[in-house]
Amino acid sequence: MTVVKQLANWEQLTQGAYQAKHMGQSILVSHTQRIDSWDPLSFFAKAGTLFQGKRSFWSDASQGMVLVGVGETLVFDEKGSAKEHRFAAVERKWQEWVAHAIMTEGHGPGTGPVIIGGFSFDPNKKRTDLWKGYQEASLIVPRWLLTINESGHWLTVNIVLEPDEDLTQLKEQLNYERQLLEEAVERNSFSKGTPFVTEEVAPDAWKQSIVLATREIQKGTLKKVVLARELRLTGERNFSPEGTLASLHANQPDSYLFAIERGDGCFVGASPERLVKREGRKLLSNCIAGSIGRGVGIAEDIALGEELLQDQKNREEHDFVVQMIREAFCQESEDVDVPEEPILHKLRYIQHLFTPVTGWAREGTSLLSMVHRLHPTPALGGWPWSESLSWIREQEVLDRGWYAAPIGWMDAKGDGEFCVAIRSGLLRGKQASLFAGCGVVEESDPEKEYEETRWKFRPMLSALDH
Ligand SMILES: C=C(O[C@@H]1C=C(C(=O)O)C=C[C@H]1O)C(=O)O
Ligand SMILES: [Mg+2]
Repeated sequence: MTVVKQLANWEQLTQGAYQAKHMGQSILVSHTQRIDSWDPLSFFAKAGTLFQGKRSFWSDASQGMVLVGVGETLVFDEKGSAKEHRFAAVERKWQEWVAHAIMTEGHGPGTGPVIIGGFSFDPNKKRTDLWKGYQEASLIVPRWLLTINESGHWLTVNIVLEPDEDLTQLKEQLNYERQLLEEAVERNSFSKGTPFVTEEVAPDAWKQSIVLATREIQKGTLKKVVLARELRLTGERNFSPEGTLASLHANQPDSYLFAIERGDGCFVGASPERLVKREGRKLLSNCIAGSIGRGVGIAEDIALGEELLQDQKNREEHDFVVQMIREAFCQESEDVDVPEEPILHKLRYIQHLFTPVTGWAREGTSLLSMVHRLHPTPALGGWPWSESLSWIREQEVLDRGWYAAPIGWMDAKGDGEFCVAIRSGLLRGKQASLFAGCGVVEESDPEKEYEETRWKFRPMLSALDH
């Protein structure tokens, strides 16, 4: 393995500058190099000196793919009138840039030009100030991108060159930034958290909303609806994105880890739930819905798992998700495979029913068109689709913002993955909002659902409490 100390390959920038001038338009240039085993959490933390407020972290549940993007070379924000077509709008803009981009190839998925970011849960819900900076879609092509994939560690730099670009100055600046980022090679300790007080936002009203929802379900207008609630935390000092991320990394294995900064806000979490992944033509999704706690010892834990597998109420919650995802896959892909029975997915504080779904994308089906088709699944919205979404829009008091929405990445080939941003919280200075919801079906009991949200808050609460 070679460790490259300098930002090599100026030819690529020179070529980009020539093309920009020749075509009279901005050109995206992306250069990827192999690096030593830089630590992604340290890279994220270190990048705060130069790129505070413009950092993103995303890793899959197996840690087989880790992406840390810092700085903003391109920002695709969708708001206002574009919000209805946000997935297609991002895809179109992305393809326009990629069509003329200059890039190095052959470093595997998640290298070269990549967009990282996410979407809001419901573009038609009235926005509040809580989520300022987080648009209906906010996808970023980072200036620097650290990627860990199956073939190694990579550092990509993405630059937009203008027709009149001053390359000398740019090269100097890039060298300076790269040297600074390189100091983050090794894991160091991260800023500690802060003591905080917790306020439950209207727990009784939330339980009452479960009762209302079950009545609606009895009437037959709804079959399932996911209702969420919020905890508001106030810290003595600022909450730390890097400290929280490091703690989630240590304590929540088998979870997607994400942190998306937008200015002074950082949306961070450890989610078990894949929305959709695309690898060449292969598409993968996971149905995760239906929950029970973890046992104190092995025997109790196994018994709880067995209870969950047999429980009608939880199986019903789960089946709505399987039916919907299967149907979406049948329309968009071939050779769809869905096991008949769910299995258990055990996390530190909770276990879920789990059914994986795979298929092979049809012509014209892209990762973002799948995100569009699937979001929100009945694991986060409900069933029927539009009735449950309207119910949430009207009944839920909180502003979900990006909670329960797709967060992920896509590269220039169209490969990528989006998870669902649950078990998460929005940090902003001394304030934090944590979110958790659960699937309400006809037999739902408000106290039990409340208890379920308490398990779902635990990963974030304990990550902040270190
Ligand atoms: C909505 C959340 O989780 C979802 C709801 C579940 C349930 O009700 O059983 C289980 C997993 C998730 O699909 C959340 O964690 O906030
Ligand atoms: Mg549930």
